[in-house]
Amino acid sequence: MRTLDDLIKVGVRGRRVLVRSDLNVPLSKHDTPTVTDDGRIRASLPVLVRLLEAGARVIVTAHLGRPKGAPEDKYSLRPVADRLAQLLGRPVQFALDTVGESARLMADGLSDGELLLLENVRFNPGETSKNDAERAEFATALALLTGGEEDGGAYVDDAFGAVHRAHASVYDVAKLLPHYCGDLVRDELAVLQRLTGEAGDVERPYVVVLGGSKVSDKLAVIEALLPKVDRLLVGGGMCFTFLKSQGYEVGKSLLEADQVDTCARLLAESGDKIVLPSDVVVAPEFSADAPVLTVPVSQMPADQLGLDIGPDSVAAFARVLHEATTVFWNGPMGVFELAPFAAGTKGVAEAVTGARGLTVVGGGDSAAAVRALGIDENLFGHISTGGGASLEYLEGKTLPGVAVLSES
Ligand SMILES: Nc1ncnc2c1ncn2[C@@H]1O[C@H](COP(=O)(O)OP(=O)(O)O)[C@@H](O)[C@H]1O
Ligand SMILES: O=C(OP(=O)(O)O)[C@H](O)COP(=O)(O)O
Repeated sequence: MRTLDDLIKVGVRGRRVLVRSDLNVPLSKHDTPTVTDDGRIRASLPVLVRLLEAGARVIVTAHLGRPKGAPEDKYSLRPVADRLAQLLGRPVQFALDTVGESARLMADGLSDGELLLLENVRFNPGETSKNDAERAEFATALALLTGGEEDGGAYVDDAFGAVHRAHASVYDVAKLLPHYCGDLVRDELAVLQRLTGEAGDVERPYVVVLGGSKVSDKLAVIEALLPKVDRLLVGGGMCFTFLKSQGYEVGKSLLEADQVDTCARLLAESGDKIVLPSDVVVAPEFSADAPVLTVPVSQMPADQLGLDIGPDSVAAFARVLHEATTVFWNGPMGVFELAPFAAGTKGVAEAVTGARGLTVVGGGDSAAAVRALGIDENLFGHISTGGGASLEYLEGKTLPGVAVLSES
């Protein structure tokens, strides 16, 4: 796999380099949104700075949230462009489209050492299309922004959080331009190797903690991880599908109804490996002002929703983590963004920092939670920018965005 060092060695002055970054950060819900956690932007800076200082004309493409292939104001990267400019300490040009006329003119007009950020790449249906030809067509348009290989164009993938997506800007475009692995992707993979036994056996007990809201993504991961781990602690939005499969009322909580049978089977097959919460914090609505109640999982009211794990569950999870020697944690235990539902995530985060051995936190929201809850980041062995990407790596799956970089 060629790296950024290789690209910089051959020289980038005057060349247009397309960089895929993961700038999918949380935004405030104001009319003029601002970035509430800039961890992923900071993690993307080193590659951008190296290229700019070497004289490249840098075109950055990235996504924000999950728009459905069309522009939506709330998913605009504009607030990210502003924060990126502040952190870089240099101007960031912002194109209002991704591969349209505005983007093309701005890309053509770049001078050495200048940076252009394109609008959310997922505003274009070609980015995430299941149709190979549609994705390839969009990837061709992206690649052309660099002028193409004949004109010195190159592609750097530094979006670790998105390498598990076979999307146009992560996968297809790498086939069209000389391609290089960014420093963030390289460094993240090096740490994760230590959790897969590729660099020697994982130290046991190996405990994985899963939460968050991307339930259907992660249920598949659980199945693959079960044989590899000693304990799997499940909280966050995904625990309710498991609780439902045990016959509990889960009210209006996040539920993946078509996965209930899968959860029942996983619980039956896993012996005591999967640990579920014994109590949850419920409220009648998704709001910081709603009246909250902590109840045993057997007593969830049908008209309420579970928004955090309760204190007994935190204590039980902490006991397991206390014995652990290797820990991977992805996904908040509750809606930590709202104060009444942050205690579960805080308690589990603190317990993870107390574990011996290697502790890795993965995922944009999990990393943001650590920072928002005031927990010292240095107490973790590694904070990864990718949740789903890390999990798929740990499963042993091929990551399309990494595999394509190894092709000549
Ligand atoms: N019980 C719950 N119900 C709904 N959303 C939840 C619940 N618990 C956690 N969440 C939400 O999950 C989101 C993070 O999920 P996810 O994207 O899967 O994590 P990560 O980005 O760390 O991989 C947070 O915004 C949090 O509010
Ligand atoms: O936030 C991300 O992943 P994560 O929540 O698994 O860390 C990445 O930016 C990928 O986003 P996606 O899961 O919408 O493809």
